[in-house]
Amino acid sequence: MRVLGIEGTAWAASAGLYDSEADDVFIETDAYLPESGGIDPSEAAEHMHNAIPAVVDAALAEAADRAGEDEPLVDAVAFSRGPGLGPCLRIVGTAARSLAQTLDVPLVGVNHMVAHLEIGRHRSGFDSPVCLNASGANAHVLGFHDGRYRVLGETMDTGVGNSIDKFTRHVGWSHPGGPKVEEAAKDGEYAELPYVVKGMDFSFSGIMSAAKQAYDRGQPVEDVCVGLQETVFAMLTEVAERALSLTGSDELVLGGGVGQNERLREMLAAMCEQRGADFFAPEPRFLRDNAGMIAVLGATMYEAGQTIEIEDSRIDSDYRPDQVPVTWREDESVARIPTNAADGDELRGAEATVEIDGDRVVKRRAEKRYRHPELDERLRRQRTTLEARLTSEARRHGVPTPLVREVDPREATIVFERVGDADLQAALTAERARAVGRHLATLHGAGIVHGDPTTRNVRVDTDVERVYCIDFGLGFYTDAVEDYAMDLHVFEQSLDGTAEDPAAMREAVEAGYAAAGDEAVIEQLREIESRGRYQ
Ligand SMILES: C[C@@H](O)[C@H](NC(=O)OP(=O)(O)OC[C@H]1O[C@@H](n2cnc3c(N)ncnc32)[C@H](O)[C@@H]1O)C(=O)O
Ligand SMILES: Nc1ncnc2c1ncn2[C@@H]1O[C@H](COP(=O)(O)OP(=O)(O)OP(=O)(O)O)[C@@H](O)[C@H]1O
Ligand SMILES: [Fe+2]
Repeated sequence: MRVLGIEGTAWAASAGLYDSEADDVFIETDAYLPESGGIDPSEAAEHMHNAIPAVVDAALAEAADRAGEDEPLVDAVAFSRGPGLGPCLRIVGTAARSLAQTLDVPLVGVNHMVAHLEIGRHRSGFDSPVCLNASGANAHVLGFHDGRYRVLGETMDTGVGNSIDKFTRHVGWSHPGGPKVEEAAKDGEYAELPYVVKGMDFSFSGIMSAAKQAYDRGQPVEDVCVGLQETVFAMLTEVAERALSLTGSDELVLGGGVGQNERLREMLAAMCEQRGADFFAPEPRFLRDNAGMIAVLGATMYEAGQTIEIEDSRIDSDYRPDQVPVTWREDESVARIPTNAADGDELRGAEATVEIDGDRVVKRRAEKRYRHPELDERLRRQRTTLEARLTSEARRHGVPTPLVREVDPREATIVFERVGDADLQAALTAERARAVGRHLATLHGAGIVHGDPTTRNVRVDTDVERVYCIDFGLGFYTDAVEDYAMDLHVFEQSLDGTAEDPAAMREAVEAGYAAAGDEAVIEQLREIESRGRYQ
């Protein structure tokens, strides 16, 4: 089978050909490089208009070389339907429709972000990996659950590449900035910047403002570049590790243009090595935007019968990966139900190892080799101190938590009372989800944010029906409604990624919250969910 793919969501006017028998991918790309500033949507669209015909011709010529006599040139035409810049997507959509009609073959509408993920799965041969997409306009971790690629965590503001590109524009470097930051960082020293992770979500705007200010104050630009890479990539690596821990998966693939960065790949590889997971990053030509990945996913979707009629093929500039029904995969889930640990067991979370010792558990935040030593030391110390303090304070406000027996911030170790007989993930019911809602409302009422409420960070005592909150390491004090709503959002995302009936569970959490907390927080949650994140 041969499938022709067309990509043109932003900067890459690209056509590709996937030959499934040879498992060979041909890619022809004509890149748009803005003369000054960042990507301008109308200039980019003009580039698409001018460049798409020639790259498509190159892919067709390749198809003609490969097609036998009396064979059709290709079996299907696939194109990026979104997300991306509307004016660019429309040009590519029109080109793809007319080509499919001329060749009289079916049309396949591909989600560009799912294509970034599937090319990694295809090239690695991994079965059910977690995927980190680190691209220009996006940044998210995806896991397969219940027939869809679920967004386990994502940027709450701009995409990772665009954030870096904004910094480089500020210092007067030309687009794209990512490779320039990578080059400059080779000669710099680590500079401290804010580190912002909320469960598996994260944001870049605070870091970027701090980086610009540091530069404006006269800090050497190469040092700021080291700080940026060390901070931003450690955040991405940390959320990828959290996703592995939450889902129980031991395979990670990388996608997106920022994945070309060697330091990011080194960190992800080190993280996976330390936790005994397998890591795969496709070659650079498959990481940056390219039509090869569109053709490969197009072929998979075509085989699964997921083609579209011309009249249904309009583009969608906000197309989210979890909108795509994944009919080409067995309905298995990446989430594995954890079993309860026995005495003497050592559990590995994302951040720490937890040793079960009779009625005590010893939690140790081991050194993370992927992180810069200064950042690593700072995070482990801060989080240990905060976790001990917030765990105790939450209990004083009436939220069940384990007793804290000993704390050693220098060794990043806490000894807790052992609580519950199951993680919520293995014992989820609507009643228990409601209890989590109530607990979060009580915490917020006391000005405390949990920071990482997931189905693995709640323990259940099934004998006496008691629901405990654990793992306050990302917690903090605040009176901001936005932070309270983010807490609920993080918990609901973990339900979407792992629960059998997420909708009912979400409802239960919100009912529990509404009974004990502030309605304004639920309203803010709706606002967070409706935010367009592709900027
Ligand atoms: C929707 C679609 O249009 C969009 N595409 C996109 O963002 O292009 P992509 O090729 O995946 O990524 C481009 C970004 O990748 C960054 N980049 C390229 N090489 C880099 C490097 N060595 N280090 C860091 N960033 C790098 C660039 O600075 C730029 O921001 C997306 O996938 O989000
Ligand atoms: N006090 C406790 N009583 C019983 N079990 C516990 C306790 N603390 C932790 N555990 C078990 O250990 C697991 C990991 O603990 P914890 O979440 O604190 O570590 P972590 O490394 O921060 O994990 P992650 O970052 O992946 O959420 C929990 O999911 C739970 O099963
Ligand atoms: Fe992309």
